[in-house]
Amino acid sequence: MRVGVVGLGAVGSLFFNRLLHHINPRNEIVAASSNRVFALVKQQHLRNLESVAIYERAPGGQRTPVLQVPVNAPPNALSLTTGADEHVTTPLDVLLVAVKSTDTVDVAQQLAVAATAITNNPTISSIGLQSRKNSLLISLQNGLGNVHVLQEQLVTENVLHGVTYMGGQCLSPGHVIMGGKGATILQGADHLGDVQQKHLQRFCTLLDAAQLPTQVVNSQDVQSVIWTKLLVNAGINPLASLLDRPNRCVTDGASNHRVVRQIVDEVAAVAAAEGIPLQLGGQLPLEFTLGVANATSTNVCSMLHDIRAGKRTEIGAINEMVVYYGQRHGIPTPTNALMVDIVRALENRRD
Ligand SMILES: CC(C)(CO)C(=O)C(=O)O
Repeated sequence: MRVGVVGLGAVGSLFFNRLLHHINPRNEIVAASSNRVFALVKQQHLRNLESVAIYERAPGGQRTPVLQVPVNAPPNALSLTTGADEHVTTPLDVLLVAVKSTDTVDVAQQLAVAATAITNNPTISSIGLQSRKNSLLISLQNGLGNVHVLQEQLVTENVLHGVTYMGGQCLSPGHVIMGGKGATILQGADHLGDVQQKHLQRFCTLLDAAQLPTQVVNSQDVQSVIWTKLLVNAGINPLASLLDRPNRCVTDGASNHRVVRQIVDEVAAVAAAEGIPLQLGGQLPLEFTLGVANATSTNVCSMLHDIRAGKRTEIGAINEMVVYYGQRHGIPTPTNALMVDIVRALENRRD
C-alpha cells in the first residue's frame, strides 16, 4: 500500500520513521515492495536529510538513537518528496495529516491546489493527487476542527479522525526524541465505501507491523475519543507551557493539581452538555490527566515546543474551543479562558 505523511513534526516523524524502518531499514535495493511510505518535506529540509531517527533520552540528558534509517540515496531517498517529484506517480491509499492545527487550512489548500492541477493536467505527478476519489485522509492532530477543514477544502468525505497519545519532541524534520508510548486510536471507515474500508484495514495492519499499535473505534464513538484527548491537552499543555517544563511539572504539588482540575472539570462539563461521554477508564478527569502527564513525564509538550520556537500554538483548537462550546451551552469556562489569554501572552512575548 502507498502511504503519505504530511507534517514531519514530532508525531509525523514518529510515524514516518517507524513505517520506513519497517519497509526498508537498511536502504537496500529491494524487489518492489508492496508497501511504500512518502513524507512531504520542504525543499530546504530535503537537502540536509541523510537519515531519519528516533532517539531516547538517557538519564544524563544525552540522547541515543533507538532507530535510524538512512535516506541518503535511493530507494529511501525517494520517500522524501516535495510533493511534485516525477517518481510519485500513483495515488496514495492513505495520507496521514500530522501538521499543527494552526497549519491545517494552509496544508488543505495546498493539497486542493495540487489535486486540481492534476485533474487539469494529468501529466503532472504530485502527492496531492491522492485526495480525490478513493484515498483516505487521516487527521492525527490535536484539538477540534481539523477534519472539518480538510473535508471542506478538499471536498471529500474520506477524512477520518485520529488521536495519538504517543509523545515526542521534534529536533528537526525526521529527527524526534521519544516522549512516551501511548495508544493511537482511529475512527472506523464504516460510513465510507468498501475501498476506503479496505485501505483502513491494510493501514492498521501496516501500523501494527511497524510497532505502532492502533485501535479502531466506530464512527459514533469517535467524539468521545477526541474530547478525551482534548481534555488531556487542555489540562497539560497550557500549564506546562507557562512553567516552561516537561509534562511531569503539572503533577507537582497541590496548587498545580488545582489548576489542572479546574481546567479539566470545565472540559468534562462542556463535553457532558454536548452529550459526549468521556473515556476516562473510571477515573476522575484530574486523575486521568495526571496519568497521561506521568506516562509522558519527560516530554516537552507540543505547545511548549511551539512557544520555545516562537511559533503560534494550538491554543485556538484546544482551550479556546472549550470556551466556545461552553458559551453555546451557557457553561462557564473561566479557567480555560484564562489559559487562552496566558498562552496568547506567551505567544506575543518579546525580549
Ligand atoms: C499527550 C501530550 C500532552 C504529550 O505531550 C500531547 O499530545 C502534546 O504534547 O500535545
